[in-house]
Amino acid sequence: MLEARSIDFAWSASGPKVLDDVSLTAAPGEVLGIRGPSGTGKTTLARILGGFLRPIRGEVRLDGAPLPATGVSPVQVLFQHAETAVNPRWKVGRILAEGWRPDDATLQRFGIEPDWHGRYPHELSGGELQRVAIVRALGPATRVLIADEMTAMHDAISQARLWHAMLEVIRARKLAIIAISHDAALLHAIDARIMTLNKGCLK
Ligand SMILES: Nc1ncnc2c1ncn2[C@@H]1O[C@H](COP(=O)(O)OP(=O)(O)OP(=O)(O)O)[C@@H](O)[C@H]1O
Repeated sequence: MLEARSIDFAWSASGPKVLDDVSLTAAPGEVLGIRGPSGTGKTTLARILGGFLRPIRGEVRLDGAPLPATGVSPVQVLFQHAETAVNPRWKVGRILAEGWRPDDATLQRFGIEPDWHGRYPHELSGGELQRVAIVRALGPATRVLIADEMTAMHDAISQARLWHAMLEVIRARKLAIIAISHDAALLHAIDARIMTLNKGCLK
């Protein structure tokens, strides 16, 4: 169970709070959807849940313990622009193997072509690179996935295919997923329990 307790966040000591007393839980196998207007702190919350940013108050716990400070994190964050999350100087094969050795079934499920392994990230499309980032995030230590506008740049058919593959993995492995999206129809389609972040408050 991932739990965020009473999270406050501001970008500077004198600045306004971006997140104000935000609490949530995501249980194994659960699909939690977070929506909200632009600029209300959804990506900031994703970064805090993934351990990339420290809140000014509150805490994030996995099964009652703080997230590990080193090693491959059990909470993996997938951002909208996968190119910001990979080393541009590494070939795809090395990127995929960063946290684990993906099995053939997973590579096939997400349509990773064998010849991509020898290419650099800029030699894939944005959607293809996103699939590489997804597979990289699905290592055996992963317990929670945070998908921040993960399929926003995909067309409707590839978005549906990708979510279908993702939900199969989540159900089979009882992972929790937090799907952050502007797209209410998408959150309904993946049968998410939906919370709304507005003016720093999550309800
Ligand atoms: N590095 C930063 N330094 C200062 N302010 C920032 C920084 N990153 C984001 N912000 C501000 O924090 C607030 C929340 O941004 P965030 O990206 O979390 O919103 P969001 O809900 O994800 O928006 P969107 O739906 O448009 O992606 C915004 O006012 C933004 O300008």
